[in-house]
Amino acid sequence: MTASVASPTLAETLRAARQRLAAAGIEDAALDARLIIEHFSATTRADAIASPGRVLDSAALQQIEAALSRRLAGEPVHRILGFREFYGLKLFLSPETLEPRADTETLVDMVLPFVRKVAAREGTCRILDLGTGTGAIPLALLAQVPQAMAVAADIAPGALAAAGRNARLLGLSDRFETVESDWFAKISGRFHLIVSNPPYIKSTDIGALQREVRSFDPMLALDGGGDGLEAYRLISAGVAGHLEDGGRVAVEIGFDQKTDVTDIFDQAGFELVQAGQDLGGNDRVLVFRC
Ligand SMILES: C[S@@+](CC[C@H](N)C(=O)[O-])C[C@H]1O[C@@H](n2cnc3c(N)ncnc32)[C@H](O)[C@@H]1O
Repeated sequence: MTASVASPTLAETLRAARQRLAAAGIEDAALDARLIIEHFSATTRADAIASPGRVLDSAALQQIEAALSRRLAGEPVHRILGFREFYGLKLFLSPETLEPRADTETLVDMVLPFVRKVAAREGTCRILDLGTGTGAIPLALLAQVPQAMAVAADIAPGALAAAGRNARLLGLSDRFETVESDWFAKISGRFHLIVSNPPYIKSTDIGALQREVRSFDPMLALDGGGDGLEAYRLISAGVAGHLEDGGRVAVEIGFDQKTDVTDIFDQAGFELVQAGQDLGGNDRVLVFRC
C-alpha cells in the first residue's frame, strides 16, 4: 500500500521556495518567494502569519512551480507577476514596457508641487510625458492631482496599449491620452510640464547590465545611443515649441549625466532650477525652465 503524500502547507511552500531561490543566488530570495506565492495562491502576508498550516490546492501549486522555474531562469519577479507597484498604483507591464523603477518616483515627488500649483492657479495642468512606457509618471501625477490631464507619447505601440489599459483600470482614462510619436514628431499644443525618463544607457554598456535588465526590459527603453545622451539632445531641441510660458521640463538621468544633460539643455536655452537624487543618493532628476 502506498502512503498518500500530504499537500504542502502555505508555510512549507514559502520556506521551500525561499530556500530554492536563495540557493540559486537570487538576491531578494525571501521577497520574491513571498510575492510569487501570495500572487498565485491568492493569499496575503497576514494569511502566512495567521494560517501557516493552510493547505494549498494543486492548481496553485502548479502555478507557483511554473513561476519559480521562470524566476530561477532569471526572469524578474514583476515580469512573472505581470504588474508592479509605482507610487501606490498597480501598473500592468507588457514586453514593450520598461518595468517602472522606484528611482523614477523621485521625479514624481519633485514635480508634484509644481503640478498642484499650476492646477490651483489655472484649474488644470497639462502634462506631456515623452517615452511613457506603462504610463507610470503621468498616471501617478493624475492620481494625485484631479484637475491635471496628460498626453503620454511613446514610439512603441505595445507600450501605449499597456499605458492606456493602466489608465482605464485606474479610472484615469478621461484625463489621459496616448499618442504614438517619435519624441515630438506627432505632438501638438503646449504643456505646463514636459517630463521624460528616456533611454540613457550608452549602447556599449548594455552588455554589462544585469541579465534581468538586459534580457527582459525592452532595448528601446534602455539604449541611449553612443554616449547615452541622444534622447536628451532630441528632446531639448523640441521642448521650446511645446512649453507654456513659465513651464517646466523634468528629466530622469543616469547617475553620471548631470553635467552633460545640464549643458545640453543650457545650449537649448534652458536653465536648471532643481536637481534631485534617488534613494541611493545618485543624481537622478533635473528640472529646467526656459
Ligand atoms: C526608460 S523607458 C521609460 C518608461 C517610463 N516612462 C518609466 O519611467 O517607467 C523609455 C521609454 O522611451 C520610449 N522611447 C524610446 N525611443 C523613443 C522615441 N524615439 N520616441 C518616443 N519614445 C521613445 C521607449 O519605448 C520607453 O517606453
